[in-house]
Amino acid sequence: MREQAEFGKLVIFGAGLVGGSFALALKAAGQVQEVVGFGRSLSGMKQALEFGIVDRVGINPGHEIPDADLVLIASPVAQMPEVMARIAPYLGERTLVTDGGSTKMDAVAAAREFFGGRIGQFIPGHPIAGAEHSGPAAARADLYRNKKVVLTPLPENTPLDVARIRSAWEWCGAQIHELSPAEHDRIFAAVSHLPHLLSYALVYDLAQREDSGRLFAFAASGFRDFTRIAASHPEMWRDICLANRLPLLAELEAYRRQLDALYAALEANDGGRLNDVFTAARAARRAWASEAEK
Ligand SMILES: NC(=O)c1ccc[n+]([C@@H]2O[C@H](COP(=O)([O-])OP(=O)(O)OC[C@H]3O[C@@H](n4cnc5c(N)ncnc54)[C@H](O)[C@@H]3O)[C@@H](O)[C@H]2O)c1
Ligand SMILES: O=C(O)C(=O)C[C@]1(C(=O)O)C=C[C@@H](O)C=C1
Repeated sequence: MREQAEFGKLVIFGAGLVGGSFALALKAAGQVQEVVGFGRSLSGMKQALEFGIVDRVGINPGHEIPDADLVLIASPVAQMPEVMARIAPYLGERTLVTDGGSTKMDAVAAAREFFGGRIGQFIPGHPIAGAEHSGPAAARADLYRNKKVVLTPLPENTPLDVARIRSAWEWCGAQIHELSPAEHDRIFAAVSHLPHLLSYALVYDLAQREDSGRLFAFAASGFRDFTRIAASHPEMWRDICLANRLPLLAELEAYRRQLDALYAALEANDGGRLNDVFTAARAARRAWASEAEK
């Protein structure tokens, strides 16, 4: 066990599920001396204090950023430009900034705009762990244990600075991967953003119907599994969908083609085709699940 914490001062913008869990994990590992939190609501920051996520609530970035070792931006992605604009004038020589946002091209574009010549101090990240719950009450020290974190380093980042951000996530128990921002956004449009959109669409459609009460009364575990993520934070998902609009539209188009093909097979009473699709999908899902459980 190291005698000294790897990070002195951590400043988090957004002490909810993602930011709160990061702070709790680094605290549990003894790798941070002090956590200062900035948030949007007083009630949220009070909760973050109560749950021991932050030691202090920040008021003025000009006072808190210059001597911070690490800043994590863990707000909804559409808030990131505003947060970056607030902290940019105060970045210290050794302050590193990272984020936990689900989309990366937009975060990098905003960071380039606001950090300018200091862009090298921003190392973009995305923990691939989460839940349908949000806010400080949802934060858990073990959220990232054995989960992936994707970093999308920039050409301006030094290997040493990237290593420090890797190390922070490793202290949280995560396994680190690297992708380019564009590849990141293409992949997560397919495996995260599309499933959320579909889940919201199904629940919304059923909820609008006159007999929705009766439908929901009989919904069971299949419905539960398909729709858990439709209980996720609407603002967060609105922002993600808009930030990753083009890759998501491409995935939606591919999915629509698949639905059309299944519609045609059903209309034509083509059980063979349905069977082929279901068999291939089951094999792929089972292979993925056994790999994911390793
Ligand atoms: N929920 C997930 O499963 C998940 C997983 C990985 C990444 N993410 C990403 O992490 C980020 C945070 O998501 P979350 O699930 O922790 O949401 P959350 O709602 O639990 O927490 C977000 C926090 O940000 C605060 N906030 C909003 N605007 C702010 C601003 N301008 N300045 C400072 N704080 C502000 C909110 O008050 C809230 O406490 C999002 O960008 C999301 O895309 C979420
Ligand atoms: O477990 C959940 O509820 C999630 O939605 C987590 C999940 C995902 O797997 O799609 C959601 C968004 C993130 O950016 C990363 C992870």
